[in-house]
Amino acid sequence: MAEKSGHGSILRSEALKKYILETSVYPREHELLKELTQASFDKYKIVSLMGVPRDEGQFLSMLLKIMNAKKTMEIGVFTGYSLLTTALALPEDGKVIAIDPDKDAYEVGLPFIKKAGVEHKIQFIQSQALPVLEKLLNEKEEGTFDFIFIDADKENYLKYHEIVLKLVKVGGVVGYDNTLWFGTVALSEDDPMPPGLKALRGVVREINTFLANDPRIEMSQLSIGDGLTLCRRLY
Ligand SMILES: C[S@@+](CC[C@H](N)C(=O)[O-])C[C@H]1O[C@@H](n2cnc3c(N)ncnc32)[C@H](O)[C@@H]1O
Repeated sequence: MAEKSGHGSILRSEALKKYILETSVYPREHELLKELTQASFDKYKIVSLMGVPRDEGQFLSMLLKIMNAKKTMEIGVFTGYSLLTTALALPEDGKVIAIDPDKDAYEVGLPFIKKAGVEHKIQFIQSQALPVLEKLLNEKEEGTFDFIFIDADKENYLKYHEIVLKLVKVGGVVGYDNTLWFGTVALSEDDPMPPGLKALRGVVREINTFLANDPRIEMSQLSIGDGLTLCRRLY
């Protein structure tokens, strides 16, 4: 099947990207993740820039299993590639709260989530993330999440950070997606780049500097996908 998700990768070699996907990812990718990708592509041609790259999905799945994650959250669902990946990786009694104001996109992926038999693990909340996060704090959900994945509006990442650091348990992990912003974080302001990337480049650099200096976490920035920063809550 043609590669329809995962172009949003920091890898600059198309040949190497293709090699990784064809050798290690596609042969092991769940059939319903492939079908969800195809349906997403049929509906939104820009799926390649939206869904998490498939090698990153494979990494997230393994991370969740290594951590024995049971209670998780995702901010930024789109058609649900990372959500279905998460739901498949969680145990039968696992749970993922999935937040996105765009229910139409979620419904594109929903038939595949249902077919995979994992819908019972998902609580989809159609909303902007901030009010939901504040509500969870008020409902005494502090320190109860094993893993929180954030793949949404970069302008709010630092606001999310302050709340999700309370919601995740000590030793739990928060993952921030797109922290290399297609490589533009390393360019200078005068370098040519698409306006859409230029607009948020400064914000993403600010996030990276903040996370790198935050004493409440240990962190690791991975050059997988478009950059994934993992933060582990220390106290
Ligand atoms: C890059 S896509 C997410 C891709 C998804 N993780 C996947 O694997 O397909 C970003 C999503 O963030 C959502 N989003 C934007 N602003 C948001 C907000 N304030 N709260 C929650 N979700 C938001 C958008 O509606 C969009 O679906």
